Amino acid sequence: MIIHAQQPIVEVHDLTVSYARKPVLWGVDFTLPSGCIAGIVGPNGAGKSTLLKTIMGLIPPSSGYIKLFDRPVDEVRSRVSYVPQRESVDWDFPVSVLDVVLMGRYGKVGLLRNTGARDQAIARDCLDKVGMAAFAKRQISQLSGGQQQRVFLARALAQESDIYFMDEPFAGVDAATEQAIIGLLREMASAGKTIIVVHHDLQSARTYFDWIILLNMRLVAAGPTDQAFTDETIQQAYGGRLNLLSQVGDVMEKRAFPSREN
Ligand SMILES: Nc1ncnc2c1ncn2[C@@H]1O[C@H](COP(=O)(O)OP(=O)(O)OP(=O)(O)O)[C@@H](O)[C@H]1O
Repeated sequence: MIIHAQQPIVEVHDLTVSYARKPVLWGVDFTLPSGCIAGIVGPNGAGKSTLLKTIMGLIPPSSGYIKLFDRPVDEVRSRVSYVPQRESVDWDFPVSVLDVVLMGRYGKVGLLRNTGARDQAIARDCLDKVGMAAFAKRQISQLSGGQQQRVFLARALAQESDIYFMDEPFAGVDAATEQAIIGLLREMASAGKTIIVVHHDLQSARTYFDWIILLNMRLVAAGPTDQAFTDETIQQAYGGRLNLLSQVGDVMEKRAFPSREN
C-alpha cells in the first residue's frame, strides 16, 4: 500500500539496491512531503540503513532513481544532513564537543576556511538545544553514549539543512533523552524541515512518526502513519517474527514474575 505525498520533496522511484550483485532492496517506491517526521521501520536486515544511504547518494542504486526537491541528490547535497548510527563512528578521535558541532558548519563556510564567530555562536546554540552546552570543551570520547548521540544531533542542526536523515538516533539513549530528541524533531518539523528516521520500536513508531515507510526488502507500505501502519501491514512486514517476539516476552515475564503463572 502506497499513499503518495501531494507535493513531494523526497521521491524514491522503483529503487533496487544490491551488494555484490545480490539485491537487498527491490522496486521501492514512495514519496514524502516537507515538514514531516518519517520513520523507516522493518525487521533486522530489511534494508533500512541501505535505503537511507542510497537516498543520500552514498550507495549507487542498481536501478531506479531518487529526487530531493525535484532535483538529483548531487545538486542539493548542501540541503541534506546525516546522523549516522552511533556504532559506525570512531569516538576515540581526539576532538572537542564544540569542534564536532563546528564540523557541521564546514558545508556552509567551506573546508579550507576557518569558522567564524557566527559559526561558533550557531554551534553553541545547537549544543544548548540538545542540553549539551556545559560539555562544549570536553573530548567527545569522554561522553556517555547518549551524550554523544546528542552532540551528533547538534552537529546536524548546525548544518541548517532542509532534510535530516537519522540512523537509529534513539539507540542506547535513556527515556528522558529520547523524549528530548523527539521534542526537538517535532520543533524542526513544525519549522518545515523533513526528518527521516530509521527506527526499531514498533510501539513508539506509532506516536513518533507522521509518515511511515514499512520495509522488508520490498516496500510493504508507505504513507501517513494512521493509514500505512496497521496490524495487517505490520504483520506483512514482520510475519512470524512478531509471534516469536511476543513468546520471548512471555517467557521473560514468567521468569521475572514466576508467581504470575496460571
Ligand atoms: N556493505 C555490505 N555488503 C554486503 N551486504 C550488506 C552490506 N551492508 C548490509 N548488507 C546486507 O544488506 C541487507 C540489508 O542491510 P541493512 O543494514 O540495510 O538492514 P537494516 O534493516 O538496516 O538492518 P538492522 O535493523 O539489522 O540494522 C542485510 O542482509 C545485510 O546483511
